[in-house]
Amino acid sequence: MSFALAPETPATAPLFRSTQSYNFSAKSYTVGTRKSALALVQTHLVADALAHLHPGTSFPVVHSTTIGDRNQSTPLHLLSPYSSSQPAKSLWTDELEALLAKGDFDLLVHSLKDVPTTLKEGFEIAACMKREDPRDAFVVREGLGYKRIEDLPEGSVIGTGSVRRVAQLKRAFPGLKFEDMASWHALEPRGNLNTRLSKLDSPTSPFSALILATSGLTRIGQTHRITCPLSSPVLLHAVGQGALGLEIRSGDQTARELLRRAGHWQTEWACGAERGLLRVLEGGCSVPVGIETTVEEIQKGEPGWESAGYGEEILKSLDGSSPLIHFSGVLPIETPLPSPSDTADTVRSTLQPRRARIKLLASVTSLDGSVHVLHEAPEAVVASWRGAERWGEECARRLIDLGAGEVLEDINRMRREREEEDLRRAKEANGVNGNGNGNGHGHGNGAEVQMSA
Ligand SMILES: NCc1[nH]cc(CCC(=O)O)c1CC(=O)O
Repeated sequence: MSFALAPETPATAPLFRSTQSYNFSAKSYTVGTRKSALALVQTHLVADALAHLHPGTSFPVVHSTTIGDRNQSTPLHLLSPYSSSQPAKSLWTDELEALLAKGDFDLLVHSLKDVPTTLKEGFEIAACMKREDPRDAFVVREGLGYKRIEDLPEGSVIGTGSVRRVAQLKRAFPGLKFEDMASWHALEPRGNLNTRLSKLDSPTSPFSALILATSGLTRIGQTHRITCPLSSPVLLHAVGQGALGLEIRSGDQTARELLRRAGHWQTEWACGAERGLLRVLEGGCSVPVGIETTVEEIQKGEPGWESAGYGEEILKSLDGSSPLIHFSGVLPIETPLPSPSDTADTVRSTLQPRRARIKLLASVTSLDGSVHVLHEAPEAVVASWRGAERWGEECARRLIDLGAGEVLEDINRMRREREEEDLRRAKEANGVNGNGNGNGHGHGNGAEVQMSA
């Protein structure tokens, strides 16, 4: 484990460790993240927003090099300390969470889409910053004149290792080929966004285009590389894409107090629905789930305002110890945050009713694109973050009824077989538990365990 202070960080910043009650004398509050250009940009975005909200407090940014960043050629599931019993996704958060628990960090900034839908005991996603454009982007190789993915000639190679993108795009464009960039030159690193862009443009590159998240490209200042946005019916984005999740030690009252104004409730409700849906569907693995969500506030007196609203009942049971995100959108800024000992009765009188219309379009696609289960949910009225989450859970059950269950079972079975096979080969090859260099075999068929992307 290495971790280093980012350049802007005052080297002598004292570490502040949380106390039970909010302590305005806290002068420094350490924000941790992964070491990648994108992660650092995103984290500074959050730290700057917090510094603006709390002029008396400093927010030094510290990055840690996670295993996933250090070892960029071994298949991710072989690096996971948990293998098939735990999602490989948690790889990106495990080490950071350990440092958060120890008090080295007080807050973690993540791309929400990389955060497992179920957090480990002791942690909570306290808030989400306002979402960037959540859509995927089509990025054409420099000098190649094509404007849209439809224009690419048959046989063109698209660089993406995301099962979600491959599955949906195979379905829409059976004539195109999809390859994980990591498979091109086995020893090349998995790579951050800038590496991928330069690989795309390299004279020997086999790729005609890439598919990347619009939000990531925008944040690293590469918006000009986006040739065209991709969305339904061609490609639905990943759960949580484009949003930043702020993770704290659960029950850290100081953190809650510092973060309560940083969240964007519409983003939190939309992402709550998306993560609720994914949690019901995934059963431990990253799956080709696509989604598009809109959340629109209903003003008092407008149609829908009087309806009961999903998740209204939970507002009666919130007390001072409830996770901050449960207060999303319903705790007025001028109202003090409940203290941990406040009862549900006390808390209830401080909340303001909120109603929003939520629209959800979600899909599960088989890896070869042959089966695509799509569900456009009827509009629903939700009254709380938990209501949005419940609505997402319900939509997932509907998707399962429509046939998504079989698609997911197939994928999970294939994946288990693959994992066992890879693990056996890795053990044969170097007699260790996957810390070696890997050999880059087997990438490129779209079925490997990959980051959600
Ligand atoms: N899979 C990796 C990843 N995780 C988060 C982002 C940035 C997009 C976001 O903010 O959700 C990316 C890059 C990408 O998908 O192109």
